[in-house]
Amino acid sequence: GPARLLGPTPYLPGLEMLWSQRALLLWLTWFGLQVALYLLPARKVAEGQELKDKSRLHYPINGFQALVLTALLVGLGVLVGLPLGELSEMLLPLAFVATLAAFIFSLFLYMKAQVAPASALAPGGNSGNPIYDFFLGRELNPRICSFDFKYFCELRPGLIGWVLINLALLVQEAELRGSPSLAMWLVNGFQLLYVGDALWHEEAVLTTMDITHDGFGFMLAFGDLVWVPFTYSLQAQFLLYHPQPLRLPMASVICLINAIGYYIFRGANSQKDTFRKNPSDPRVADLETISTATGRQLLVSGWWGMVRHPNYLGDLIMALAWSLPCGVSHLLPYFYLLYFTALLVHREARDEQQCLQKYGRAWHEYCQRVPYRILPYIY
Ligand SMILES: NC(=O)C1=CN([C@@H]2O[C@H](COP(=O)(O)OP(=O)(O)OC[C@H]3O[C@@H](n4cnc5c(N)ncnc54)[C@H](OP(=O)(O)O)[C@@H]3O)[C@@H](O)[C@H]2O)C=CC1
Ligand SMILES: CC(C)CCC[C@@H](C)[C@H]1CC=C2C3=C(CC[C@@]21C)[C@@]1(C)CC[C@H](O)C[C@@H]1CC3
Repeated sequence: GPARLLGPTPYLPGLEMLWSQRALLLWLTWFGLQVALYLLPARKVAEGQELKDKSRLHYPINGFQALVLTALLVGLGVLVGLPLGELSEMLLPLAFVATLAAFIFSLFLYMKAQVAPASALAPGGNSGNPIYDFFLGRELNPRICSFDFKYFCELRPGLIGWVLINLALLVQEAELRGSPSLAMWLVNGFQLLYVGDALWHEEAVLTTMDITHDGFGFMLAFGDLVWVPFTYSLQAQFLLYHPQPLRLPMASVICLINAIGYYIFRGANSQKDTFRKNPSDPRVADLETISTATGRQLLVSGWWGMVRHPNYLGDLIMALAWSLPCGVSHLLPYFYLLYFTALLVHREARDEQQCLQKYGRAWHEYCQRVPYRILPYIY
């Protein structure tokens, strides 16, 4: 039937539709495969930020390699008759299994934190209230030997799972309608670019607050393992059941919007990464900066002189481009854009607080020089 927002839901799936042994096996195979790919030799081993006890952890940089090997394995599987399209019919039981796994995994992490040294605990998530601490996560970098649970979960099973679900939806659409629609190609292409880019620049995740500040608890485990693959693929899920006519001129405009978003997102993230690694790198050496009491400097020209979070702006423009191929008949494909706006506004406020603590007066000066947070002249 046509997509509609108002009116009663046609039916609600019964509990029996949540559980499937096949989904459990499939999810465990998927998770096991990503663990195996993580353990393969890496092209580089990166150092994380300095910890409370002045030590630094090491992280394998082989996420992009995991994406390519997964693509090869899935491609081989399809060649020998793996019914990839059927995955699209198992999303509900798969999401249920992933939720159970995230819950059990977080219980394990909570218990593991009981025996962790105080220096290994996160700044939040150690209030003494078990529900709050279980949710936020007690340990900053829970590990067994060199296997880092948070770093692994951030970028692999969920992000690669997201593009695999998208691909399964594309294959299913081709089986149903003879060929994938232009809208489905665009959504798959844009989101593959985003995930490929995140894995190519995997090292950048080591400086995000998720890794350096937040504990690993149910919120992040659920976010990484369930929320990302099953809700970030909503646009492709929508397109399978509600095909949208999309003509070439409109498709070109949407591609241009995605390209502009990506240009800002990548330009801003790379400019900051380059500057943080080596401020005298010729690509950033001419940019204007503010000195801070910590010895680190803040950029006040280039992308970071336009707004205080140009990378979020680029990310939001891309989010819009991912929704537009789905037309404007329904709100569901715009869910990601709305949720992501809320997430980034909240994330920006948290980052602002941390930067104020770190940089004090210099941060005030930056805010005066660059008054807008995400959207020039508006916010
Ligand atoms: N799709 C999704 O679900 C999500 C995507 N993202 C994306 O991930 C990317 C990374 O975001 P996030 O981890 O939030 O943080 P950022 O990459 O924006 O990093 C913020 C840090 O950058 C440094 N910084 C801020 N201003 C300046 C400046 N003017 N000059 C130099 N350094 C500065 C500060 O750290 P310091 O000074 O210590 O270096 C600050 O704490 C973004 O593109 C975001 O959109 C993030 C979350 C979810
Ligand atoms: C808890 C929430 C409900 C869900 C949070 C999910 C996030 C942890 C991940 C979703 C997409 C991500 C990306 C990155 C890290 C993990 C999260 C935040 C990067 C920021 C890593 C650095 C790259 O330069 C960009 C990545 C974009 C996607």
